[in-house]
Amino acid sequence: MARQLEDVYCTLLMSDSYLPGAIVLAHSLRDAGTKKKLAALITLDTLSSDTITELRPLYDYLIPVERIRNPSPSNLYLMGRPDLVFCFTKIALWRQTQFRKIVYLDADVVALRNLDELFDIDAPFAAAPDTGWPDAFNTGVMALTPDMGDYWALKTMAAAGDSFDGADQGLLNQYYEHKNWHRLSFTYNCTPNAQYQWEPAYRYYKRDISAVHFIGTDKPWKAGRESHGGYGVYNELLARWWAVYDKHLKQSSAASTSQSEKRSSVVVQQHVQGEKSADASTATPQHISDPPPPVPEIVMQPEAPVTSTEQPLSEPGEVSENIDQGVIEPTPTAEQRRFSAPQMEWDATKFEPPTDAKPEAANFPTETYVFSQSHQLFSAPKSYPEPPKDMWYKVPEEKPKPAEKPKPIFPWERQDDRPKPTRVFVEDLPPEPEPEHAPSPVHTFSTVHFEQSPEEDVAPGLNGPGRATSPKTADESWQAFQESNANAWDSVPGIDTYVRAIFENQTRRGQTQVLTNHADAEDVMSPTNDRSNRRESLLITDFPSAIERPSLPVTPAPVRRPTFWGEERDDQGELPQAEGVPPQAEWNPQAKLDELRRSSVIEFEHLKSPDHPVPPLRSLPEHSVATPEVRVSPPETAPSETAAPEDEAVPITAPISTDDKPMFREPNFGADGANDHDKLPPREEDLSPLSTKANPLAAI
Ligand SMILES: O=c1ccn([C@@H]2O[C@H](COP(=O)(O)OP(=O)(O)O[C@H]3O[C@H](CO)[C@@H](O)[C@H](O)[C@H]3O)[C@@H](O)[C@H]2O)c(=O)[nH]1
Ligand SMILES: [Mn+2]
Repeated sequence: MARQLEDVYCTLLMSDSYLPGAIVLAHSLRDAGTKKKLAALITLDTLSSDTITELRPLYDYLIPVERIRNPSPSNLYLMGRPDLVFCFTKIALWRQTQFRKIVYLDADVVALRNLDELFDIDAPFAAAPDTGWPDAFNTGVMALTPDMGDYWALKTMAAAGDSFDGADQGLLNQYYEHKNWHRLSFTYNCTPNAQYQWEPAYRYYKRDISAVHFIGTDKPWKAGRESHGGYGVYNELLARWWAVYDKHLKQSSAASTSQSEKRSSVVVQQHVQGEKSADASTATPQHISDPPPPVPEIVMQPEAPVTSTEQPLSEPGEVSENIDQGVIEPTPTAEQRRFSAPQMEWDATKFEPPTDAKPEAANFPTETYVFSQSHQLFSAPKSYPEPPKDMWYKVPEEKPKPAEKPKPIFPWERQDDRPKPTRVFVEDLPPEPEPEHAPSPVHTFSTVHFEQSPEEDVAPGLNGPGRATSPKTADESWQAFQESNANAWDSVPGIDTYVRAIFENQTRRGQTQVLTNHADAEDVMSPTNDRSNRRESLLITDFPSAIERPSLPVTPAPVRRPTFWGEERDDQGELPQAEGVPPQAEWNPQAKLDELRRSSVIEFEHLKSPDHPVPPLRSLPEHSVATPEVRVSPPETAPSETAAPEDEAVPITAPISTDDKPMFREPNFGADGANDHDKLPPREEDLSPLSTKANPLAAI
């Protein structure tokens, strides 16, 4: 069960000079019998440790907050309160979400009775009207529900210096102007001051007053005891503050007062005008018995708008006087020059621009940044505050969509029982024991494979313990590797059929030209074909291998050439067949190969016979290709005179020598050296210098 959030009264203390107010306020609430806890927002860098020590016994929570300075405080000078330059700090109340409800009271407020009913207000924000402008509320007493959305909105406005009085009251009134703020009775925030002329009303309502708020610069403790005691509304209410003070803090001369009590009183008293007791020097350490500075402390801050060091500000009243006389510029700091719309000076909806106005550019923001001197590395905070919610617009919450299956594109995607592809990384596999002998190669790539039996489900080289014990042959390993790396494009015939159908469809429509390498058509469907016997490829970049390329025609197409004498050839351009190559029509490679095989065996046997001297062998030039043995046997029957020259082909053999060097035997043309196959004497034309046999160039 969620813990219920607490309610607290809360005040703000940013300077030691307001300590008497904070102490009196706490006592007044306790005296009124509140059951609620007390909290104080404190700015640690501007408060002395003595002040904090004083607060501890009275406040249940001391909450340190960052001071928020108004970057354009010129409006503060309109009400003569430059000391309130840090009052934006008050907006930190809205981020105290650890509390359910906060009743905020300025340190210059005194409670005349229990105010606990303020916690029962449902409205998120409530405040009482201000005497200066009753349509606006005074920010000295507020009942609010902390909310980060409001906080960030206020913070944004504060950063822009958006406040008609330069402090929190202007800012909050501008923020809540269009929100329905709950109006509290004036009796919760009765603000008597010298200017208050409604004594009859006071007389009529005074018994209902719950809290008095001493607004303005003349705080009771600053004006001193001597200033009150007179007659009138203000003095009556002032007396109420002093009554609490006297009850709890007046230096008692009684012997029973303990040293710590004495000391405690002195810490507060030093900020109370005219309250320096005679025995203060004995009870107080030197540093706190020093007279308080005559200037409001906050004005003495280095960031405070002081232009002339010769003329330090002494009294807030004097400040406004100085501004009026032009001694002090109200916008002397860099932050103050930030742009702020001059709403107060000129209402553009009703009047023309003022003739003596500064040019627009005079208001442009400038920012000077200085390099940080810190040597500390940045360390991110443990957590960041909640982002603002419901500020100016509602950010739509992202609802997690139910994972929808994409529409199937490929036919195999419709199969419900298809294996799930899984991506396997080496790091994902369970750690394996180091193999004792050869360490398995490390695969740094990932493989996509299909779920198989557990036995097969391990990539090669990543052998599990079971594998290591069953040695495999290289072939088996290779087979396993191939299987484990199966590509769906190879193993699922449906893919190929599908893609082919698309291609064919497109080709028919003439949109795409698909280069396919046509090989054995039956082979297309085979998933096990290898490189040398592969199916036609669908990939444009997959060029056919040397084996797959269609061979060149055996005999080139005839080219008509004149004879040596410029005549047309008799044979009407029939070029002689390439030596050793039959005409295309007769070309049966298989039959020819068989024939060659047979004849070469005979030839080889014949050459081995001792009756026939072996013709001289000549080495082929280096790098020449070891051509397969080619021999064209002469016809068995005697050739006729009309026999084509190619029928008298010279036997060419290229037997493999014993040292494996390809050898080339010169053809034997000698009249007496004719071998068995050259039974006929060479014809004349063969010996003629113009013969194509003797002079091959003649044929060209
Ligand atoms: O040096 C300072 C100044 C102010 N405060 C705190 O801030 C409050 C506001 O200052 P205060 O002097 O009380 O201002 P008021 O004279 O009350 O002036 C009016 O204008 C202020 C600025 O808009 C509002 O904060 C007040 O609620 C409103 O009553 C004080 O009560 C303190 O809690 C300090 O602790 N130290
Ligand atoms: Mn106040």
